[in-house]
Amino acid sequence: MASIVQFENVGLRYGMGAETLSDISFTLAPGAFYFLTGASGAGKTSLLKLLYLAQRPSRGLIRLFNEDVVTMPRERLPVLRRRIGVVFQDFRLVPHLSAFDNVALPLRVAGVDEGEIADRVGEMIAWVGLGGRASARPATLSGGEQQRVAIARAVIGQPEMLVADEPTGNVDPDMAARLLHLFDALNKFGTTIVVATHDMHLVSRVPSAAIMRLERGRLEDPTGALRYPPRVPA
Ligand SMILES: Nc1ncnc2c1ncn2[C@@H]1O[C@H](COP(=O)(O)OP(=O)(O)OP(=O)(O)O)[C@@H](O)[C@H]1O
Repeated sequence: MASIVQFENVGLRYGMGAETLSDISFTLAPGAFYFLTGASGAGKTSLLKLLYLAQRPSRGLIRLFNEDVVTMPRERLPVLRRRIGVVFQDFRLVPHLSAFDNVALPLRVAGVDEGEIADRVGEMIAWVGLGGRASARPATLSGGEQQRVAIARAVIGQPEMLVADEPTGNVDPDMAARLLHLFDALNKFGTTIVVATHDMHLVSRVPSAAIMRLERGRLEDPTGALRYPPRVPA
């Protein structure tokens, strides 16, 4: 089976404490939609960090885009990292840049020309409902507005995989539905989506998604997601 991510017996330990994640094994199919659920402290953010290469595991094997990222030299990781869009739980917007320039960042890094950037970023900012706030700095935006800028920045480059940590935690239900629709649209174009959330209402809105559940650092498999990804667009 083709896979975009493969974890085998992965463990993660911070410092000298007990393992935060233990015996994590799963495969993600390209083009599928996954939710990662679990109580606060179960290890969702830690698992996502392994996925977007912000953290190395203490043991086990991780393959990403068919490359072994555990033994890969550190300087090669940024090349893989650029293929992943990340929505951080704490947004991580660049404070001295406007909403527009934050969203434009991945396109500028990729060398896209400014005319195209103006069109694509303008359209994306309007889509997330921030049309009137494009020139605002992050500090002057509400938490929900910052979250939408963070989402727009993560998806603007049409990444092969989108990893989002509680991406609708700060917005009202209508905006959450709209943002989920954006993820779904991206997914239909082939992006693999991994959304960590403890909002089961959000999970129920994407019936075709597979669900992975973390329970005290161990992975459960309520929908059989780990063996049979349920949806791979043709
Ligand atoms: N950098 C770190 N150093 C030490 N311990 C950490 C670190 N990051 C997370 N932990 C611990 O690992 C455990 C799992 O945390 P993690 O943030 O991955 O859980 P989570 O499921 O994402 O929780 P939440 O839903 O509250 O964000 C917690 O006990 C946390 O205190």
